[in-house]
Amino acid sequence: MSLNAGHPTPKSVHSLQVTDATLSWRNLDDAEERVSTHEIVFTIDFSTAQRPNYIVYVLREDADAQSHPFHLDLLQTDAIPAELRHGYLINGIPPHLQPTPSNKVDVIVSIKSGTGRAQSFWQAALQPLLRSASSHPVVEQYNLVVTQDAQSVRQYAKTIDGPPSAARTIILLSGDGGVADLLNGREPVPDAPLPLMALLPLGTGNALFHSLHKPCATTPGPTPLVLALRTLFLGAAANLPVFEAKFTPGSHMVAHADGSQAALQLPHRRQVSSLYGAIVASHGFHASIVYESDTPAYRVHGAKRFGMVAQELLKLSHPYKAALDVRPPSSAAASEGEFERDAHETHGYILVSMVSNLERNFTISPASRPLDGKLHLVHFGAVGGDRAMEAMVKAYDGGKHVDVKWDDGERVRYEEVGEVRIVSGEDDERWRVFCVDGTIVQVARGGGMSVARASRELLRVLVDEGARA
Ligand SMILES: Nc1ncnc2c1ncn2[C@@H]1O[C@H](COP(=O)(O)OP(=O)(O)OP(=O)(O)O)[C@@H](O)[C@H]1O
Repeated sequence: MSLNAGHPTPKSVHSLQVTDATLSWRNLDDAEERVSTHEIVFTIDFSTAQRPNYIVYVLREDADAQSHPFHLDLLQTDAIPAELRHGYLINGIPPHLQPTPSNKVDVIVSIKSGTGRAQSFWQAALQPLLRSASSHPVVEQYNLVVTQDAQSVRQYAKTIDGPPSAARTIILLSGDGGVADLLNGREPVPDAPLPLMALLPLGTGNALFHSLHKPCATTPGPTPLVLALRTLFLGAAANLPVFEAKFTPGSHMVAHADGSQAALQLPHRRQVSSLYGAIVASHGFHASIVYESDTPAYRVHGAKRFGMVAQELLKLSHPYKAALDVRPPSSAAASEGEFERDAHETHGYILVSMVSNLERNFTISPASRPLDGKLHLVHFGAVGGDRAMEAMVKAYDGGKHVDVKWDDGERVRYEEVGEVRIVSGEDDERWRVFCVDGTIVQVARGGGMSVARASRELLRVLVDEGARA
């Protein structure tokens, strides 16, 4: 795909002013228009010695407009107010977004992520932005991958590590599942440069994006997609910490649980012994929500699908039979003596997190900081639906669930850990599911999962400077 196929035409404007978080300007016919400053992505300075020339990029989003949810305004002007100089003023497209023989740039558009807005975002916002920002001819083409099926990102990931090894930027328009597919679909060559991933949060939870951008997100403030575009152009590269979840023999990945013939026929019961993750590994309530909400019928509800399934599962309030062993973070090696058995024989919630947030407002691990690479355990026993609900509601209140204690001595256990092992004691396969970054693994009877930080790094990620502070 050539990005030089046509530059979007900017609109000539004048008299730009910023007042009370509003940017106003006049069009050529002198009509005034205004937008919130939170909708300004950034300004590119294309000035030459002969002529000042700026383009201000504005992303307008309308979540209710199914067919055209995004619109990118390109405002061309010869003068910008001081507020735009202090904000996000750049001189053109950064090197990591320029395709050259030594730097490949791939764009992955996962069309079924979230509520299916990735394709619109690419066509109406990102593609025109990249075209406009590339003032010089691009010498090679961007590689555009639009997903054809659920395996597309994994198949793409298989192709990226072969020789010759050039630097590579992957612009990922998806949710967390796209990241999981990149981490697990690859066959990395030792010493090959780590690909650089840019996250455009177009999934449902977008846990990794929201956790990495927590220090720079404000309310009111820019939308996640405005933040993401700023990070895409202005962000810094950082190694992405990852964990490895290992599974006992006989474990397999499963697709979704709607029980229909079509679902049963999907070729998704693949054997698995280990998965890399960057977000979360869980068993119990969380894993069951992810598993049972990943049906086409629930997916149309966006992030609400988790809450809908959670209601059903809370009614059942299943006590998950399992042995839980925890190794503290201080013990470097995984020696047997370092593990401590949790006193509970049945559990409600067992979750190991490498990030602070599973959704924008759902703070599962308030002590986690972007890129700190630490694992935190969040656990409670089979405390019943009402108390589980109480804890979950507090997670939406800035992560207050971690202080919850009940009168009978039960509490939410929250601590940094080095490694966690869970062995299921369930007979019914419905309750033997584990979740790694949205991928569901079902273990055999008596099987389980162990989770610890991985010894290697697999990807770099673009982050806001604030995330590295
Ligand atoms: N063209 C397609 N056909 C069928 N399935 C697809 C297609 N494109 C993507 N998918 C699948 O859709 C799912 C999208 O997952 P992703 O994690 O990106 O979004 P999400 O689940 O909505 O968000 P999150 O994980 O952040 O909550 C993946 O399982 C992916 O394999």
